[in-house]
Amino acid sequence: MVSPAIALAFLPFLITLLIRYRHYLVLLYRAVLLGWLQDRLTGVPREQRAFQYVLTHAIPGDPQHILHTFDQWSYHCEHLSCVGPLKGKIVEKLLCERAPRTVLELGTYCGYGTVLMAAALQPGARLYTVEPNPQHASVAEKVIRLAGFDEQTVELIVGHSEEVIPQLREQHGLQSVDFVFMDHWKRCYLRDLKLLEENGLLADRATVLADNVVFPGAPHFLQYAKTCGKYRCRVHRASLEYCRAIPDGIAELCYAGAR
Ligand SMILES: C[S@@+](CC[C@H](N)C(=O)[O-])C[C@H]1O[C@@H](n2cnc3c(N)ncnc32)[C@H](O)[C@@H]1O
Ligand SMILES: [Mg+2]
Repeated sequence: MVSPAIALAFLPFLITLLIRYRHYLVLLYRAVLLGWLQDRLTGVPREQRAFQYVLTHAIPGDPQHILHTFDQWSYHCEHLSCVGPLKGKIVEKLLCERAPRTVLELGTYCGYGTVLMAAALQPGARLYTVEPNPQHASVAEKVIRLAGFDEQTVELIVGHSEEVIPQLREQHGLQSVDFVFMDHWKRCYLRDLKLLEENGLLADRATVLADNVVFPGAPHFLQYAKTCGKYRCRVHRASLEYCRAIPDGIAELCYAGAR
């Protein structure tokens, strides 16, 4: 048993911790606990709940309105780990500047980032997006088609990035990629960057963006990008999707070619 005197001595320390990390606690509640509870209560997975909301509130064929409807859901109902509007603007701006012919997204989730990038593509450009979770992929497929993008513009590949990347050339006819958006599990960023290099898939001066390099963070990936000599690297500071109080950022790598 902890004596009341010891408990009292720890109280100020505990209160300081709670105050300092309150935004992370709110995130834990909104992103994990609330979703888990709603999953149990409704028997419907959260991505499906979000899609039902989008289906009933968004204008079909209007990508911006579909993104805005996802944002409404995420701000006011349940947290989704889409790239979100703030970091989305960074992705959109860089994509418009580079005008890539081929884009690869790792981690489709509900298709938010896919729709955001597909809407900014030049005519004739193509986007490949990779998602291993069949339930997420099924929601994303519906969202992408609801936004009005056909299979010529957006190809959704169901599989793990580590299996899909080595097959991109032979099975999907992708010779090289001009623009990559990494937004899957952070521990896979470095492995998949090296896989793209080894398979000769990065075009000269290709842009590689990596989300969440500040929170939750991808230190090994950043360390490699900054020190291997193959990339110019900078981090665009922003905040975590749908949580303005938690700092986050997107890394932008410019590939200088194989050495
Ligand atoms: C943060 S979400 C992606 C958000 C999406 N890019 C957006 O902006 O809407 C991460 C997704 O990566 C997927 N994922 C996990 N491991 C993966 C892998 N090895 N390859 C591709 N996707 C993966 C997860 O299933 C999840 O749907
Ligand atoms: Mg992300």
